[in-house]
Amino acid sequence: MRRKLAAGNWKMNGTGGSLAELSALAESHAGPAAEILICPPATLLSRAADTVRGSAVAIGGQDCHANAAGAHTGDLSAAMLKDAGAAAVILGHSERRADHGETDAQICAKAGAAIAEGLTAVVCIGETLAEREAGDTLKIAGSQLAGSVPASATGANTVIAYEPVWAIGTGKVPTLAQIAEVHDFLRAELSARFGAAAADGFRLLYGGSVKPSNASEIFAVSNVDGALVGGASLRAADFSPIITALEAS
Ligand SMILES: O=C(CO)COP(=O)(O)O
Repeated sequence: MRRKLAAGNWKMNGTGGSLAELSALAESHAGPAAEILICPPATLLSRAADTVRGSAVAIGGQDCHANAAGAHTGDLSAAMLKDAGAAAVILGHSERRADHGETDAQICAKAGAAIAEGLTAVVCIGETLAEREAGDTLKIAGSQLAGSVPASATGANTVIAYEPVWAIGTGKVPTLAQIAEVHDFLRAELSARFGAAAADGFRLLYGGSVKPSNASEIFAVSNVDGALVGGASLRAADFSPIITALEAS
């Protein structure tokens, strides 16, 4: 049985004052049925980890370097994230693919490094609007999945987040049938690569304009094991009802 996961990606948002939102979240979800993960900016990692210590909320990074250490100005290794209190790291988010030109091969190497360090790799994939309109959604999902997920991936160390680029921060959400189509496809692709039993262990998150108002219907979709939430994860008042909807699903 896969444990449901509610993950929040704060992106480039948050300073010390935002930690109050984390405290509020930790207080209102003691011993939840779903796993809760918040990925704040790197500047807040250790303070965020201190804030949620002993609670049901885990902390994650938003990127890491594939190397363990060295001359990589501005980058952070998986070991550094772990040292700061992270249990997971988001990799291959479409904003990093677009802003930093990250390729599937680079993301795969980062995920391998994160897994080797004992972090959960949250590997993101998803098509652009042009790709969807060209009928290439499953082709893109399949190639990004194959290219970005390392051979060392298992359901215990890797989570896949399907985030259509056109749904991120736009208020546009695919139809439930469109979400089901991609998630069912991802499960089948994982099954073809890792075998049915192993594939069954991977959590598949949906991400892109998830809000308290649409969370329940999305969580009812086949092979949706949780969500990766951007804007609505910044405030406990928005993220909390999403967690509650996931627990009830
Ligand atoms: O990119 C996302 C999470 O990684 C989704 O962002 P929004 O929830 O703001 O659309």
